Amino acid sequence: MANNNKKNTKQNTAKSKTETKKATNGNRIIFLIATIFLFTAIVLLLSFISYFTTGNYDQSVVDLIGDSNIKADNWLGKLGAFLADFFINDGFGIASFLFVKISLSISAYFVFKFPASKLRGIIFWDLFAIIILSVSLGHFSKNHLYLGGNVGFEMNDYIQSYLGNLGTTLLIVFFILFFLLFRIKMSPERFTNIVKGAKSSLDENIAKAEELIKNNEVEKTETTVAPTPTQNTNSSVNASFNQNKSVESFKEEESKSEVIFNNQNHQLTSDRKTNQGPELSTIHSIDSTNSFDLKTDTIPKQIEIPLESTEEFIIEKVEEELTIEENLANKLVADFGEFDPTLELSKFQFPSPELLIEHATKGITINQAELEENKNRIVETLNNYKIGIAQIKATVGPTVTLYEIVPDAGIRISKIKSLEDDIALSLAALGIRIIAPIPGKGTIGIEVPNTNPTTVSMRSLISSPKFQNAEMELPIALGKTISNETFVFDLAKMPHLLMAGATGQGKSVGLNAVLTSLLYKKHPAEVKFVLVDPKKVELTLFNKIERHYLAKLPDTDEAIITDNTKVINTLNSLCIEMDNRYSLLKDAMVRNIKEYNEKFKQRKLNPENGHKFLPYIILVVDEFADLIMTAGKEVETPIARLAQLARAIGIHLIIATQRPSVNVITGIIKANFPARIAFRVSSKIDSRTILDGPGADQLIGRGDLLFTQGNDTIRVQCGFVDTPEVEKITEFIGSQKGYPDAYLLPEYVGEESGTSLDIDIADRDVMFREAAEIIVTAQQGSASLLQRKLKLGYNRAGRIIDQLEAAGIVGPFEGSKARSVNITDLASLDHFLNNEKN
Ligand SMILES: Nc1ncnc2c1ncn2[C@@H]1O[C@H](COP(=O)(O)OP(=O)(O)OP(=O)(O)O)[C@@H](O)[C@H]1O
Repeated sequence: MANNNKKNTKQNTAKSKTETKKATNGNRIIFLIATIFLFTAIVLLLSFISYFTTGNYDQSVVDLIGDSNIKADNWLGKLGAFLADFFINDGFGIASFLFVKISLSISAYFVFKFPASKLRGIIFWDLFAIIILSVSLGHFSKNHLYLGGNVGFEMNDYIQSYLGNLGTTLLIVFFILFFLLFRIKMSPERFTNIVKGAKSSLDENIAKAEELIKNNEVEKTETTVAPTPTQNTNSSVNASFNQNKSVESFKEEESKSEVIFNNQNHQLTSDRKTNQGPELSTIHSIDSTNSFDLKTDTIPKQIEIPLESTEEFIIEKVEEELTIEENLANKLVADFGEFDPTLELSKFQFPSPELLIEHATKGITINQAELEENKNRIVETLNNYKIGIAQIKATVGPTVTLYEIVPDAGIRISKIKSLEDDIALSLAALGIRIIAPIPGKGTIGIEVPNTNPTTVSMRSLISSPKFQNAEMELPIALGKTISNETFVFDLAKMPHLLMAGATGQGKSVGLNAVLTSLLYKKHPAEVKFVLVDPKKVELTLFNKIERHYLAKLPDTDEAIITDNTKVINTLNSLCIEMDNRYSLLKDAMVRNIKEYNEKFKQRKLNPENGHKFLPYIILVVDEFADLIMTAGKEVETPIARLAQLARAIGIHLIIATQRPSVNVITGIIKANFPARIAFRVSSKIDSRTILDGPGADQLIGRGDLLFTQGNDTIRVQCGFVDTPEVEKITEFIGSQKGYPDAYLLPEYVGEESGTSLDIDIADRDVMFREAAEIIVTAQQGSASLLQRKLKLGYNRAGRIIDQLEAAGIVGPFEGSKARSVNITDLASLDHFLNNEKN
């Protein structure tokens, strides 16, 4: 055992001895190679330097190099003469000195063992510099061949034959620039930094020197004497290391620092690392460097490098980091500009006001006699009731004139208010409205219709500065107020609109005025309409702008909805759109559509994550009462949902109805429609339903309306836009390039499309047979047919259709088309139903 151990130890010792021997041999070889390269460098350097004094004489020697009798003047004899001639004369001119540097670098590589990649870099850039230098010297100094050498001269000649003199100059300049940028890493900032650095260092030196002279101290004498390299470095290091490092340890670090500094790609060349005796200026610059580089003080090697005042010391300004998203968004905006939603229809032209007709050629006509007469009557009537008037003022509007009365002191307003009917009677005029008091004025207003009302043409509203300059999301020019001012409001702020009025009082014209206003102000990319028109004739003209401004359900032919059954699907689809939009807003961390679109335009939202520019959607229902009668809750629920929630995501509702009864305008709808427009209604009760107060029953019709948005009620004469005018506008827009299709709303799979019905015969509606007969006779499977013929509600008719489908009498739901009928005549139906029973 002991023997074995001894044997092993012997073997190990022998092994380690051989390894040490090998390592020592390897080191020797490396040292030898390093020395060879060092000597090569020295030989080259001496022969090159000597060439400049002896070169001329040695010209002939080079050719007769084999002749031992001939001696060369070069310091290194014939070898020197040959090398110098080969490199400088025949080769690259003075650029050949860089071969010395290459040789030295290789030698240093073996001694200091820095990475091979670094050596490759040095050799590559030095060879690059040799070629550029020799070619440029050959180009710029043709008389002194030794500057560029033969190679430089020939290469220059060759390039010139292709590029000419100027071309060659440019090429050389380009390569020099290339070298400066990529090797020296020269940049405009660096250049200024060098200049600044040099200047500040110079200033510092001068200041210090002046101080020293002044003080005339021993220090001065010490510093002016150039110390030895080690001493110098020591003194500087002592300053920066609190004198706790020995000279040896510093030396060690110094040698390391040379390599590391290079690795870090600092711009210090090797010759800077040599410890030339620094003078006063050097010491100062070291100090200043240390104090500047405080954060990197933990790495002492950085401090050790003696910097001369002329050194390139780069101070890079670190820019504030931006967040990635913003960075990218800013870059995208810088590259492509803000997102423009109108780009797809960039050539879209807005209709011009000329398409509209000026209905009233002159403005309001003031009938002095009429005004005088009305005033007298008012004063007389009030006097009859012992109400004295201190002042009376008339404001003439397009359809009514407002008489503002300031009653005598001590008269109770309620007294005047109670005389409303009497005053109306004595004035013998329809549509008198008493406003007591006028909010914010403290006067009493009596509105008396003009005998000759002026039509407010839509054209005057559209071309009014108030509308044209309106900075609103959805500006609407509704009409003119009593003081003849254009009345413009922002639908986005309302946020929904309820319109009511008896038949023939101007609702449809009002709707057209609203739609026209938006067509004049909003690009097709910004707003979309969903039009519901059960009367089928009021909004048909807007069909022409389907591909520009309308939105519809997928797989439907007509964008304008005339069938009440489809309204339910559309409303539910709008609810889905609303939910989708809310999740987009949530993703984008914004609160409303305006902020969302703003963010999208600034390219801060990625379309790849489902984000898109969201147009406003305006749902217009022309005959809401009809809808409620036929569909009831099924319509009311989504309408209420939309009304409650849709404001933030840009879905706005405009609902018009003839019958403003409470079962149509229910509490939930009223609560969500603070903005209301009341045309003339037939009773005070209707007026209360719409406005929560009287007034609408006293209007004179033909577009005379009351607008309320909470507290204030404003009387407005609605702008008149005739059917031919709407036709012209829609034609103008429709004739322009549009989108490939209408704006598609999300698909809604309604109950009606549920086909897998398995209804028991016993559960069938009592009117099932009757309904089947109607359907077979008409050969048309539609619920509305049953509603009409059997006077059923929509829900019951729908249920019967489902039962007919389950029985196999009608086919499945087919979108906008009526269902197919599978039984051709009544006899077959009879047969079919009898068979079923058996
Ligand atoms: N702003 C207006 N200025 C002048 N005349 C108007 C105005 N609005 C409506 N009229 C007149 O009243 C008529 C009826 O208007 P409109 O068709 O808008 O009524 P409506 O309330 O929609 O009726 P219905 O409910 O039966 O459709 C128009 O043909 C027009 O002559």
